[in-house]
Amino acid sequence: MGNVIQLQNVHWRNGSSHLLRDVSWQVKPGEHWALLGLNGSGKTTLLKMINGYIWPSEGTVSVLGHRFGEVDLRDLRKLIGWVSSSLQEQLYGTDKAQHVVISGKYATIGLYERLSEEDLGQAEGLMKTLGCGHLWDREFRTCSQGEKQKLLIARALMAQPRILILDEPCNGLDLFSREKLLDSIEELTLQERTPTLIYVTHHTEEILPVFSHTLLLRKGEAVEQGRTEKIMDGVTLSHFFEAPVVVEKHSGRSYVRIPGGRHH
Ligand SMILES: Nc1ncnc2c1ncn2[C@@H]1O[C@H](COP(=O)(O)OP(=O)(O)OP(=O)(O)O)[C@@H](O)[C@H]1O
Repeated sequence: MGNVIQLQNVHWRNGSSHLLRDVSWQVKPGEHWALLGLNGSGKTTLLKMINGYIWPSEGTVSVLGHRFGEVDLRDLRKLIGWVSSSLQEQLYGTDKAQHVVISGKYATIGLYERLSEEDLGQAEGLMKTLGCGHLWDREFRTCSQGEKQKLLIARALMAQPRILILDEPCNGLDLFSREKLLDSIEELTLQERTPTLIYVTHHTEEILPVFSHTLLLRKGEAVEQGRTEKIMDGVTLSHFFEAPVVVEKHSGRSYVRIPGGRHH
């Protein structure tokens, strides 16, 4: 099987801005990746490119074996789920949770027809896996941020994507909701036919051990990439952040601290 994602010496320029600089990145089947970078480092730009919303100024991109330029991007996008916390607001009004989830299969937001037994069963199964089965009849707008995030992940999975992008899914979640969401994401990876996960974050401690690999992005450059346990180390991260940081490990997760406080 070929690579899930393959970027070769990719640049993206827009006017005088040079937003991706010589990025090469390979995601192989069976790997799950974390994408770590500070604000403005180019994470969203990279995701847009993988989804075919922007094209490289230089270099080549191929996703799921399809080289850009030789594939209908609308078909490709059906194979990629993109769950973004910024997209969830106010989209679904008074729709019930079950409808929001099921609508993921039909690439429309509202859906009031064609609810087959199979669709219902699939939605129920996904909501259970994600620990939000009890929300079945709830209005989406009454769900908490964490619950909405789980429902939107279930929604994306309804289309059985090959790649699932989780774009800062823990934004705005309290400590406990965050851990619950992370548990659900871990649970997902234990299922059959799990899509390749790409987890975008600013926070190292959200990178669960199931994310076998990590890419560090800074100012449009892939500064480091490789196995997560090698990347999550004080020397590598201090180099990446261009500031000394200390890494503490708990249960296979890495917590980064600035020694001596925030003024250093
Ligand atoms: N279409 C564009 N044209 C010019 N500059 C852009 C464009 N899109 C984004 N930028 C700039 O490129 C940089 C990278 O943006 P991007 O949204 O990819 O960063 P990010 O890593 O996703 O950031 P955040 O973590 O804050 O979401 C930013 O400085 C942004 O202002």
